[in-house]
Amino acid sequence: MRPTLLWFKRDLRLQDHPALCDAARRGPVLPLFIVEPEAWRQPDSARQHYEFLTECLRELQAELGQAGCPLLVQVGEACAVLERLWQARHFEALVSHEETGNDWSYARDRAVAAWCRSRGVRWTQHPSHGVVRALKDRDGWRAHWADCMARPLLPVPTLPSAPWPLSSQELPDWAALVPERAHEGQPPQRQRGGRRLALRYLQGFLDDRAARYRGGISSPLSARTACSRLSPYLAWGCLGLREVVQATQTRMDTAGPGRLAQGLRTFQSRLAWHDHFIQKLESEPEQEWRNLHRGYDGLREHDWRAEHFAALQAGRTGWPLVDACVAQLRETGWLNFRMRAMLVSVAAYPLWLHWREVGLWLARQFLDYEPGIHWPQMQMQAGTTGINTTRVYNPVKQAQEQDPQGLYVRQWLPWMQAVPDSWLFEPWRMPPALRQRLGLLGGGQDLTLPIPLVDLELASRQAKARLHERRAEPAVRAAKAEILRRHASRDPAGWSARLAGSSPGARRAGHGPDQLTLEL
Ligand SMILES: Cc1cc2nc3c(=O)[nH]c(=O)nc-3n(C[C@H](O)[C@H](O)[C@H](O)COP(=O)(O)OP(=O)(O)OC[C@H]3O[C@@H](n4cnc5c(N)ncnc54)[C@H](O)[C@@H]3O)c2cc1C
Repeated sequence: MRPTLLWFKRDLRLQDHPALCDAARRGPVLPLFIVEPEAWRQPDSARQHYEFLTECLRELQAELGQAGCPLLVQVGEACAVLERLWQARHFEALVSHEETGNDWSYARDRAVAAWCRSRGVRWTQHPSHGVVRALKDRDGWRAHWADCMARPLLPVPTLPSAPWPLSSQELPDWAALVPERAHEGQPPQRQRGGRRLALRYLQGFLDDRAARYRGGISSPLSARTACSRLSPYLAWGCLGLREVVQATQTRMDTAGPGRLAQGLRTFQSRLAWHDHFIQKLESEPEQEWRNLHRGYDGLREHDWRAEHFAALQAGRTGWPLVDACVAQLRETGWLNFRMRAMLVSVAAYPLWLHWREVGLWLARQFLDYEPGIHWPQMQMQAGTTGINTTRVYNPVKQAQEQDPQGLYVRQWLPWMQAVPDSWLFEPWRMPPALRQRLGLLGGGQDLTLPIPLVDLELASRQAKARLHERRAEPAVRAAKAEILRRHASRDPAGWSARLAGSSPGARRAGHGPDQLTLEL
């Protein structure tokens, strides 16, 4: 009997894995992972992603080895690898999940589909949870997603193996894989990969940290421990979304009233956003590189300010909270939602930078880079979706609210340690003589206080005015309806709240995933 090839992509687990169960039902299984050098040359990929992936793969290799069905690792271009395998042994079918990836991976998948057709191999792709391929509009999507989350988890199947005439290749190290980027670093404190750690994060969160979720997720001081920190594990599929949703539901059933239960409810509503956003990119993959609402074309494209971008990337915009966030990202590869939104808002409004370049840079900084969440979020925060409220975060006000004593900025920025409390939020306003006395003038990059390149209030006001001018154009207003039809949630106030079983009061407070004013 010919074996079935199970192609692992961003679904690195054996539990609740529809494609794996499907392959196992058909007979002997050949599990495959392809390390594609070209994927790692893309401008949204980074060494930290690859290192995290290899950690996940090593665990998966061990698990599959124990199950008697070893993982075959191959390095190369996907069609060339499939052809090599085909020549070594004809397989019956190819099975995988549906990947909502970047422009490159969509093109790769089209090439693989063509290869399959040329060889008469049937390729079955299973939906990734609630995300629907070729969806025309959002009618009924919410109910479909809820049904999908309620389905029983699939157990790890017995895996009848098929011996390969080829041996598995070693996972290449980064320098060998992408020699031109051999010296790229990675955040020293980034999370490590693998399902074992993912389960530890999940358990620790459900048992304890969730009690700090509500109220703890907005400030960068508390968010690192108050948030679940599951995002990189969800991005690589070490954990399936359904198992996290159901584990949370089970914990909610026994949590009783109080902070833990409230935290779990809020968390559950956030989980609903995962697929809601990925669905946006799946439905319109072009939003990775062009405005979702074409009426905003030309707004920022021809106005690139290289010195603004350089200051942002270097973490030297002069606004302490912004620069501290960049420093934390460099060290840990993670930031909480509110600070991500603020970073993009600062880039898109006062610094007037187009979201695409900023998005590529942030994709490399975020360990949890998930194209389907990242690009729709980038556009939403930059105001180019046409369907979301313009939300311009003022980094000085954010600092006053989220880090009133300056603990966070002083933790991450050496120059802020010398700044007296009275100048904490606007240190650039200190007279030069005082800066000199404090050693903040000409003390080298680490100690010299950066001065903002633009006047925050004025630049933000001008940016909003430019955006609103576009928004008011009749053609731009008219085009909004079609975007709403394709991408907006049909039940903004209630869907995630209903999933979370929250109180009517909480439901009233919720604004739905499209209006991210919701920071409970
Ligand atoms: C500009 C921008 C880019 C982003 N890029 C990514 C990305 O590449 N990958 C990514 O996973 N998240 C991204 N997010 C969403 C969010 O910031 C992260 O999911 C969250 O900070 C991850 O930490 P956590 O797992 O501890 O979150 P928790 O608050 O514990 O949430 C649990 C899970 O719910 C989902 N979730 C939470 N918030 C959101 C949200 N706003 N939108 C969609 N799903 C959400 C995620 O899967 C997350 O892992 C982005 C947000 C912004 C503003």
